[in-house]
Amino acid sequence: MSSNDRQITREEVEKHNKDGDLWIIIDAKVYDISKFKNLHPGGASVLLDAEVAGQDATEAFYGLHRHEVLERPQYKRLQVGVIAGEKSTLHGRISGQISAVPYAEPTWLTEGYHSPYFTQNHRQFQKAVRLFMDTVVYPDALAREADGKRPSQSVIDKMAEINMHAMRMGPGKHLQGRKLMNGLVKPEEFDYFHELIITQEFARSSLRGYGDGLLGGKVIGLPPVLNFGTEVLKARVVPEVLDGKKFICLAISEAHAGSDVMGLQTTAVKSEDGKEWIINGTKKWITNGTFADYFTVGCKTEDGFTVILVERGPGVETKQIKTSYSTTAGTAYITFDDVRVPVGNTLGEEGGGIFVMLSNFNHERWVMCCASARSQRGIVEECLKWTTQRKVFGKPLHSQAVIRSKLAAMIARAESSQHWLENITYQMCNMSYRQQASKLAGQIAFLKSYSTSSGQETARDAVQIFGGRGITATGMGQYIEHYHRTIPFDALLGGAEDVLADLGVRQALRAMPKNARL
Ligand code: HEM
Repeated sequence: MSSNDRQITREEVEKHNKDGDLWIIIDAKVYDISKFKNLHPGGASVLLDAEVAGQDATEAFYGLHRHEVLERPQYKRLQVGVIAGEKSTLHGRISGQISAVPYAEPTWLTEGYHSPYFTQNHRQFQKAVRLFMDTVVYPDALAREADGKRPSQSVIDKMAEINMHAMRMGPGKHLQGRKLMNGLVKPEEFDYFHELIITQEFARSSLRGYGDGLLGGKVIGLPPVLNFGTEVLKARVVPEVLDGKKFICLAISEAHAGSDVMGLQTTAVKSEDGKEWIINGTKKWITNGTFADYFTVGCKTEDGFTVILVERGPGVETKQIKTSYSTTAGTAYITFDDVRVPVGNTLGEEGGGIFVMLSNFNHERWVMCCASARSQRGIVEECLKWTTQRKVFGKPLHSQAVIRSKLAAMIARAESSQHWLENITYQMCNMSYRQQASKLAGQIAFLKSYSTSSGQETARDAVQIFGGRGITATGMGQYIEHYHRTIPFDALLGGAEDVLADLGVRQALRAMPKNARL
């Protein structure tokens, strides 16, 4: 029998109730905190309180700490036994498992609910992806958010082994001949719901800066190469990017212009022999730019706006921008000084850059909708747990009507975002790329605008519910603080909320029948 299994009675624990000989019970486990008392981040006095020393401190503990505190090796060691005849029942997040907290999962993953969209294969796939994210990605996300370094190459390599980088680019030819998720799904059967699962599980198990750091740049920067690069260029660039050996980012926005792509000032002019582009200019807020090997760059050219693939080399400099999320994302300011690039690196037509960008936007924004719907649901789960375990005036926090009203609004927002998203995803599975461009640009723009504004309202409500903990980077409210600090990114990327909502309305007005009258 290990010291952790030692059977101890409650009467025995009560005897250890003083400074120098101090035990407590948390969830039927007995901890010897005699020495730890002086190291306790919450101070020694709270542990010597008569209601804590030698007593069952379960409720007091869970009102102030996340469960994961007890799982840290340095604290696990404090356990000296269990209460005889009793069993621990409380748990935090369990790797790979579905949460039983209401609304913590979309309905298709909730017991007793049905879905017209998800097949048995999607369900098996989700299980495998969740386990992978929880066990491989999540620990690295926590560590890298803390030290600000870029995601570990070991995680990128493990993702490559199951072809996760390729799957994150969505369905298509690039999956051919690849073994996806150890053979769980055939390349030709991989659809947008599989991709939705990856993005949502990623959003659930990751943290915002890290999430972008884990090759968010590739998700938006590689499609122009896949869709508009020459065969020679693709053969050279795509495999090493999809295998996680080289990194790519999308470099469009500048200090001078963002949503207004025609206002960009980076120029590309042809060399005298016409064989090369010579690029000059700057780019700002470029995700993964600090470590990218390739840059999908929007340039002003003689014929208008052209997208060109630039490789890191002479004349390319990148430096880190400090944003309100972690440096893990590698957000960069980039300067191009007389950078020479073969004309074969042009993506799409010269002067046809707007078409290249626009065709990228729908998918990119849809990916953001997947992430936004899932991450706000995670906040719902945090709030439901907190308002249940936190006691105020002797009752759970949710006994206050104002708190329940906030919960109601955040649940409704998370549910509506997800259900709209599933419908759009179903349309994507059944429309050609061209049909998607004409029929879904407005829908996706609306959903992106709606779900990120929902997320911002949910972030604000969650901070109110968590109080000071909602603005504290460690402890009970750590995910709320993180979400509240980083949600503005979601609301900006892929087009600011107002711009997108307006795009949706303009698309609708264009489709108005000429003869419709009140
Ligand atoms: C094995 C038992 C315990 C361990 C390992 C432990 C560990 C910790 C840790 C790591 C923190 C810092 C949390 C953070 O990152 O914000 C903390 C804070 C705190 N702990 Fe404990 N603790 C234990 C038991 C208790 C008990 C029984 C009480 C009783 C009231 C208590 C009261 C506090 C308080 C008041 C804080 C400050 C909370 C805050 O700033 O919001 N702890 N504890």
